Amino acid sequence: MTPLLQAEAITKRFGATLALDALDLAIGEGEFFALLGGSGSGKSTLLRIIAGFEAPDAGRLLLDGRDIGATPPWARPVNMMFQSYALFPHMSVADNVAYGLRRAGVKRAEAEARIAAALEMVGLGGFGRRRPHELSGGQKQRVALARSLVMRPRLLLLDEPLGALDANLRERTGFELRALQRETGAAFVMVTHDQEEALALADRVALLDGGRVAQVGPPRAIYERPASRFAARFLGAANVLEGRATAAGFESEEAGATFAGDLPPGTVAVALRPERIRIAAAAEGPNTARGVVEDVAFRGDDSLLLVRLSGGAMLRVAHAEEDGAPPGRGAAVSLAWDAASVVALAS
Ligand SMILES: Nc1ncnc2c1ncn2[C@@H]1O[C@H](COP(=O)(O)OP(=O)(O)OP(=O)(O)O)[C@@H](O)[C@H]1O
Repeated sequence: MTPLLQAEAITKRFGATLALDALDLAIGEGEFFALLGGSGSGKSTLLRIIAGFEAPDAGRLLLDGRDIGATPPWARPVNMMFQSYALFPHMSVADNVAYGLRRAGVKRAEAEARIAAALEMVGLGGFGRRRPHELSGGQKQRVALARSLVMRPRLLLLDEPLGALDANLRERTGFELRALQRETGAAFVMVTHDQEEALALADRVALLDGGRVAQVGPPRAIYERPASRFAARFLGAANVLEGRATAAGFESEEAGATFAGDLPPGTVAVALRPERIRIAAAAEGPNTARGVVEDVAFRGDDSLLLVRLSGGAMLRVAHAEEDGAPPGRGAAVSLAWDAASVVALAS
C-alpha cells in the first residue's frame, strides 16, 4: 500500500543551521502520527514543509505517490492548525471557520451546512456569532480545529495542539482529538516536545534528533525498545549505563553490575527503566547491583529513589506504594531486575 505521505531525504538549511538532514518518513492513511523531539530538532520545519509554507533544499515530498513539491499550500489536501490558533479577531466564529471555504469558492448554502457541522463536531454548535475574545482558550482552539476540519483535509497538521491548554483540559482535549481523527478519517500529524503526550495520543511516533528521525514506531514499541541512548533518555527517562560486551554478558563498571540477557555484540550501553528495578534481599550474580539511597521523592503511585551504585553511577528506581514504605536516605540497598528488562543500545 502506498502511504498517504512520504518524505524522502528532505534537507533544509537556514544559513549555517541544518534544520532537516536528509529526513525520511512515511505517514499512512488515517494515521495519528506524532513528531516528537526537543527544541530545535526540526519538528516545526518539517510541518511547514509538508504544509507547503517552506520549500526543502533537497528531497521529495510525495502524496499518494505523487510529487507535491511544486503544489502551492492551498492546493494541497493538507491543513495546518497553528499553535497560536491564528483566529481573525474582528470576525465571528462562523466567519473564521468559513474563511477557507470562501477562498475555495464553496457555494453559500453548502458552506453554511459545513460550518454548522464542523462547529457541532468540535462541540461549539451555537457559538457561531461569537467573537474570538468572547471565548476561552480551549474554545478558541476548537474554532481553529473546526476551521481546519471544515476543509476536509486528508492530512491535518497540528503544531503543539495541547501546548496552550491547562493540565485538566489537555487530557480531555487529547481524547477529543483522537475521536475527531477517527470520525474524520484524516491523518493527523502532531508536533510535540512532550513525550507523554506523543505516547498517549499517537498511533506511531517519530522521535526527531538533529533534523533526522532517531526512531519511529508505535508508542509501546519505542518506549519498551529504545534503539539508542538518546531515545532511551528521551522516552520515559530510562537509566542508561555504559559498559562493554563480554562473554558473561554486558559489564558496566559504572554500575558495578553485569547485565545478562539477549544482548547483541554491538551493544555499547544498556537501558533499564526505573519501574523495572526492585529492592532485593541480596545482590549476587548478574542483573543485580548494590547502592546507597541518596534521595527519595514521593510521586503518588510510587516513590522515585536516587540510588548511588557501588560503581559510581546514579540509578533512578521507582518503588511502588504497594511494596510498602521505601528505604530512606542513606540506606544501603540491593537491587535486582529481570534479564528481559535490559534493553541493549547500539548507539
Ligand atoms: N526561519 C528560520 N531562520 C533561521 N533558522 C531557523 C528558521 N526556522 C528554524 N530555524 C532553525 O532550524 C532548527 C530547527 O528548527 P525547528 O523550529 O524546526 O525546531 P523545532 O523542533 O520545531 O523546535 P521547537 O520545539 O523549539 O519549536 C533550529 O536550529 C532553528 O533555530
